[in-house]
Amino acid sequence: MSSPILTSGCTRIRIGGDRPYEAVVGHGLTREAGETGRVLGAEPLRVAVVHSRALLATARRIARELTDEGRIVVSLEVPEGEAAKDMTVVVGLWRALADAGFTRSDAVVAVGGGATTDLAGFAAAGWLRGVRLVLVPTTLLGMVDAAIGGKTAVNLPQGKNLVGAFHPPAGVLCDLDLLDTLPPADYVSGLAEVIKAGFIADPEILRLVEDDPAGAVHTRELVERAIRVKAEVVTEDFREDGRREHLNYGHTLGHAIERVAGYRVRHGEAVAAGMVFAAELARLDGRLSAADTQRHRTLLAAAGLPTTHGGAWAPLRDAMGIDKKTRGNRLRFVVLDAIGRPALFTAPDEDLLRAAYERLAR
Ligand SMILES: NC(=O)c1ccc[n+]([C@@H]2O[C@H](COP(=O)([O-])OP(=O)(O)OC[C@H]3O[C@@H](n4cnc5c(N)ncnc54)[C@H](O)[C@@H]3O)[C@@H](O)[C@H]2O)c1
Ligand SMILES: O=C(O)C(=O)C[C@@H](O)[C@H](O)[C@H](O)COP(=O)(O)O
Ligand SMILES: [Zn+2]
Repeated sequence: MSSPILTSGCTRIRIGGDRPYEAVVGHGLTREAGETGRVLGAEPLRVAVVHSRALLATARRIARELTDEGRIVVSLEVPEGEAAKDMTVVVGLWRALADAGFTRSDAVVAVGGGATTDLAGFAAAGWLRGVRLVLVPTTLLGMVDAAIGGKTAVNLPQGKNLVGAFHPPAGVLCDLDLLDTLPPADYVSGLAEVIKAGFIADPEILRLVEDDPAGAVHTRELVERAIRVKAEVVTEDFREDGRREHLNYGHTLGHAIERVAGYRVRHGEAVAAGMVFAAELARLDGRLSAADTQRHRTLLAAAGLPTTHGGAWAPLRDAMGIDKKTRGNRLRFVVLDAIGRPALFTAPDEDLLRAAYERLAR
């Protein structure tokens, strides 16, 4: 898992598989002339830059650079945040690509947070059954998780990310300077996925967050460590036939919280509550120590993330039934046997689930 620091100051992390690519981490990457074009490659003539209003300036800069390279650039503005992850928005993008004559050798560049990259990635996966995709994540969460690994998706009222595709990008540019304008609450939300990577695979991340709960001092190291955790997992199990499920730690309840809230809650906040729930479940099942369960609460709270969740249990229990890890009627939860030792807990007793939720609701 070595990743050399290059003379330009960037770190390149390789994500393996059938179509290997790099996540480049550094400062000023989107201002460096030619960087997006280099990742795109020479072939794409037409490029769709997909972005929301909040990222207009960055998207324009990238579009200008690609135009200067002689490409035909179409800028496609999509709704802000989770509202973009809707099938009607995908169809709008496909119609725009059709109108602009996009062929199989053309490409999509997504500039935005995880919602934008999930949406644009799905549009790229479906257009002509798959065109080249470059991701420029602009949130902490996007850099450490959403832009890595090739999962793309949109939501349905019935559940989170229910429609999607595995479609790896050709490359990922993580320009740390873009985090300067990110609203603090969205930054904190991203810390939840960083902490998740710590719990399932890299305890050093937990020590770094304990030392600097705002994630302001060790930002770059946290980003690189979390990317490496994900890169290693998805390189081994791209299509989630096994180990990749561990990346879903905290997500079974987390996605249910998002759905019940009509997707008006930040993903990382829901996942944080979901991780506390999973830790309580593991503790009640005799797997995880009381100290490690408490460490979840202390660490997440220090980072500014929720460690409790109120509201009725029944709708959340219903929503969990459609989780992608469910097999038949059997729910499957990612739990920890110890920090850094994730496992699958299949069909927990209903009383145990409710007891874990009651501890979360306190
Ligand atoms: N594909 C995956 O593997 C994967 C992994 C984790 C999460 N996700 C998905 O990612 C989504 C959450 O992503 P997110 O946390 O990035 O949220 P987001 O994409 O909704 O962005 C959060 C907010 O920040 C704004 N924003 C983004 N970058 C900005 C910047 N640099 N400056 C100012 N404002 C900026 C956005 O406009 C939005 O309002 C969820 O839909 C989640 O399901 C996907
Ligand atoms: O990449 C993965 O695999 C993950 O599980 C990462 C999660 O953080 C992410 O939220 C993912 O989109 C959830 O996957 P889903 O298959 O449950 O929708
Ligand atoms: Zn997630």
